[in-house]
Amino acid sequence: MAQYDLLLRHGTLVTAAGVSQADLAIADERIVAIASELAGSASEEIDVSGLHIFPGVIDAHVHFNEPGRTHWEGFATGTRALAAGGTTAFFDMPLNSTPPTLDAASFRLKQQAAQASAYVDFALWGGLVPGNLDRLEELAECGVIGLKAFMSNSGIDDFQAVDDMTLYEGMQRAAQLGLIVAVHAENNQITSALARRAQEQGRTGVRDYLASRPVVAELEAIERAILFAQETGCSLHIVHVSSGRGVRLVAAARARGVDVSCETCPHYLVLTEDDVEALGAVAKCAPPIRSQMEQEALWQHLLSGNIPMVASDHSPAPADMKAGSDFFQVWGGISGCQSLLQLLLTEGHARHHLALPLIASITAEYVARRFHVSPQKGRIAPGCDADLVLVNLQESFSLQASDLLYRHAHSPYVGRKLSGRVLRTLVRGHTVFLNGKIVATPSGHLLKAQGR
Ligand SMILES: NC(=O)NC(NC(N)=O)C(=O)[O-]
Ligand SMILES: [Zn+2]
Ligand SMILES: [Zn+2]
Repeated sequence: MAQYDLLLRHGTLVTAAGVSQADLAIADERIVAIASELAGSASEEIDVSGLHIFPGVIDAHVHFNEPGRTHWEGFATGTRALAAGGTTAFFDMPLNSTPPTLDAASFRLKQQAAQASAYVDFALWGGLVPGNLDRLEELAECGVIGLKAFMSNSGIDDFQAVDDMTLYEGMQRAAQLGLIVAVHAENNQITSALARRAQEQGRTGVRDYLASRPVVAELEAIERAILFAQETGCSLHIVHVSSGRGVRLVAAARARGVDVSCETCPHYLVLTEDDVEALGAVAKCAPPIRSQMEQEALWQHLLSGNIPMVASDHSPAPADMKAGSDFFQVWGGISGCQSLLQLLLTEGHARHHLALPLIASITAEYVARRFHVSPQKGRIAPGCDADLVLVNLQESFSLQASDLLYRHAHSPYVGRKLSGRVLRTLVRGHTVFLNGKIVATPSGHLLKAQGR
């Protein structure tokens, strides 16, 4: 008779294909069997009737800032928060760590740091900046998930924005290397000039900051990146799209055959400009949070499949960097990776009728496929890694700062009512988070992009 490590009985499995009732068996870190009544026994067998089992979330966009700025977050605290929120893998951005990930040596440093302290699996983005074109090949050999470029000022001196020539040539090389390029798409001249003008005139409040990064800056940069991708044959991903029209540009390009995708983030889906005014710097980011109308457009695109994935863009900082009366000066970046799935369940499923299978797709299945991580990731099927999250959709609670496992327990979602409690998170079959506590030691594996 079959002997498993863990048997989950009578769970409600959520996959991109649908929702079904079944038993699920895990052995040697993998899902080995799924059926309505599995025979056999296991070291641990639990009845999960009434609970939903989602594929572990894959968060394609976080800044954990290690090495070099571990006091802002770090892999240990960042991944504890991820596990608590049902995330089983993440892709770390190349900036805000020191050194930034711009060559093989810096990749190795970050890989070692993550292997020492990450509780969940990870991949690393490499950077594309002026001056590192001759390092892209070694980054590809290291197994970067892709190359990230900023089309506007990154806020970090050692990670310069790309000029057009660097982006164009970088995409040519990336295409040859089979790497996807991800861009922070905002027009640097527009955003910098408007910011400078506002600051010179002493207009440094929340609304002044929001007005300094208008939607047109995002649209122009997306258009330019798409044009370069089309010309070079490079795969392109637009990170954190904040506007409905931005999504439309991506969808239209994809429809005419350009290999381009995009993500949005929970904060664009659940916060508006008015919230930024009320909440202050915890809700500052770039591109900025927009109007209610823009938010509704994003929901429509998410529901229709035009936005194929959601990532957190968790970009934390100590509270003192979020203080000060000049809104242009305070750190831009939102702490939110722990709440990604719960915000989609609350504002998406409960409020906008976002179907559960679509949530499985936009948080896991599509992400693994788009970035060519192992076919064993992001799916609930026999043979796949047992990266799973058990959720009680009936439970709701109000998020407290004390629930947050970040190094700095602030977030714009504190005080918000969330539905869907994460009870247990498994990474390759190992329970990392259980009933409110981290119960494992760090054992995250490096994931690499596997040939396009
Ligand atoms: N240096 C950052 O962490 N930047 C991030 N900050 C945001 N989004 O406000 C980003 O992804 O652009
Ligand atoms: Zn960005
Ligand atoms: Zn970011």
